[in-house]
Parts: sequence; structure tokens; C-alpha cells
Amino acid sequence: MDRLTAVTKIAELTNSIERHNRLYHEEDRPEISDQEYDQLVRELIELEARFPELAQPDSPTKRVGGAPLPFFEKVVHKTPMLSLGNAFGEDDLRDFDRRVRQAVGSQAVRYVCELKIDGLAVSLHYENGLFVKGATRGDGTTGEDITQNLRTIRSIPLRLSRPLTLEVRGEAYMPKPAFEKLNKEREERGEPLFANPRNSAAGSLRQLDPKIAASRQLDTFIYGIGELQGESVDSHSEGLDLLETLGFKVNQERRVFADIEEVISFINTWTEKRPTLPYEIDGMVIKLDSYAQQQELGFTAKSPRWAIAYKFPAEEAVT
Ligand SMILES: NC(=O)c1cnc(N)c2cc(Br)sc12
Repeated sequence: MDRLTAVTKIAELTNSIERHNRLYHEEDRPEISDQEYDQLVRELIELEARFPELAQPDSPTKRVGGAPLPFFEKVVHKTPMLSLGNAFGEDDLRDFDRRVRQAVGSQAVRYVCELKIDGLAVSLHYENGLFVKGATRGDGTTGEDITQNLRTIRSIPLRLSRPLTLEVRGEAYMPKPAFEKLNKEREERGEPLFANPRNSAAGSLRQLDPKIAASRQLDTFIYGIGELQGESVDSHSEGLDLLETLGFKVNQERRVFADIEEVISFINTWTEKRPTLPYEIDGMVIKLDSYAQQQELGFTAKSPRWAIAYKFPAEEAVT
């Protein structure tokens, strides 16, 4: 194959792989099997090996990861990763609302409610639109560099739709069907089972060999912006819309309410609907939407005064 043909073939394969990725992740309607998808990636790997100067930095082949690492490097987060205060009942939420309104006075208040995904918190760093580093939350200030493992997660874009430099936060998780399939395979091999999808996601991303993470069908929901250069947004919901346009997978169940009683009713709805989701959640995150109002409330020693995590009661074990 001559170089010009290789350029065309590489572009065709890349576009096809990225299209199938979007169908699989954003629209949940894959047109080809995982095996056919992997075959496309293998063809691209072979072409890039024959014409290395034609390999792109955000090529889908960069997802399969290199050799196992000897250890994980430490990463200091540009902006510390939050931990949230907890609410265990409706009155805790009403107390939270009272504190918020005391601080913002007569200003209108909007709360963004988002499902609290039960996975592993991660931070993703992009430079000029390219995914360059990903890390675990760690202690909130310093995490572990698990870039190689995160690259294998197909819902994490290797290149954003705009060449922005930013750091985002989200949750890497294992969907319930993938968890059940993984444990079934481990049982057949006589290996110890994972206790729940969160442990299996964490266990998969803490592996030094990226081939293991690549085999685990992990997924992500991105829900926060740490650092953002060259763009400004005034509220959390605007930030989520920006994340979506950039190519991140953002959970669609988010809602904005003006009144804490509507938040409580939304939480009660999801307490019932929780088992119908194809991924595990352990509560609801409620955030003050306006960044200006968030700034007015600020932080306690360890968590924001403008957000709270409502924890669902432990799910009844399925007998
Ligand atoms: N949407 C969100 O803000 C969200 C979802 N799921 C989670 N496990 C967490 C944790 C923090 Br801290 S925020 C958050």
C-alpha cells in the first residue's frame, strides 16, 4: 500500500471507529459487535505500525494501552477534588436549604440535582483539547496517575470538540450487566468475586496492566470542572452543558429546581426508580447552581457549603 492510500485508509478507519464509539456510548445503539469494533482498531494498529509518521496523537489505537507499569506516579490535582457533606433525611435537606437562603438573602436560588454514581472518582486533564493525564481522587489533593487505564474507557474522549485546556471530574464505574458478567466468569474460573460494581471498577483501574482495565467495559459520567482556560461559565448547569458539547458523557437525569421540596420529591422518585438503572447510585448530589452564590457560601474545612450529598438507605439485598 502506498503512503497516500494509507493516509486515506487511516482517516476512514479513524472516522469509522469514532462514529461507532459515539453510537455505542452516547446513543446506546451500537451498529457493530465488540469483535467487529476491535477488528477495526486492529487494522488501524497495523497501518500505524507500517506508517508510524501517520499515527495521530488522539488515535483510537491509543486506547489499548502499552506495557504494564512498575507503579503509579503521584499526581497533584490543580484544584482539590471535593468531598461532600452528607444528608440522611429530608430534614437535613431542609436545614441545608435554610443555611443557603440565610447566606444569599432574597436572591432566587436554583439547585442542580444529579444522581450520585457509585464508582471511583477520577480527574481528567486536557491540554489544547487532547487527553494528557488522568488520576484517582486519592486524598483530594494527590492521586495516582492512571492515564493508561483511563484511555481504555471508550466514553472518555481522547480529543475534545474544541482545543480547550481544562481539568474535569467524574466517576468511572462498571455498569451492572458488565459486573454480573465479570463475576460469572470469575466464578467459572474459581477466582474470588467482586463484592459490588464500585469495588470492581476501583480494582480494574488500580491494575498496573492496562489490558486488564481494557477488558472490563468500564464507563464514565463527568460532572464537574476543576480548571477551565479560554472559556467561562456562570453556573454548574451551564458547565455540564459545556462538558456535553466537548464530548464528555454527562448523566441525563440531572434536573434544576427552585424549591427544596421539589428536590425532596425528586429524591423520593429516584429512591423508587434506583433498581431500574443499569448502573449503581448511592444517593443524590444537590448543588447550588450559581457560581456567584457558591462563592458567597464558600467551604468548611473539608467540603463546600453550597452542595450536599443525600445518601439513599442501603439497598435491600436481592434474595
Ligand atoms: N454529579 C455529581 O456531582 C456527582 C455524582 N456522583 C458522585 N459520586 C459524586 C461525588 C462527588 Br464529591 S460529586 C458527584
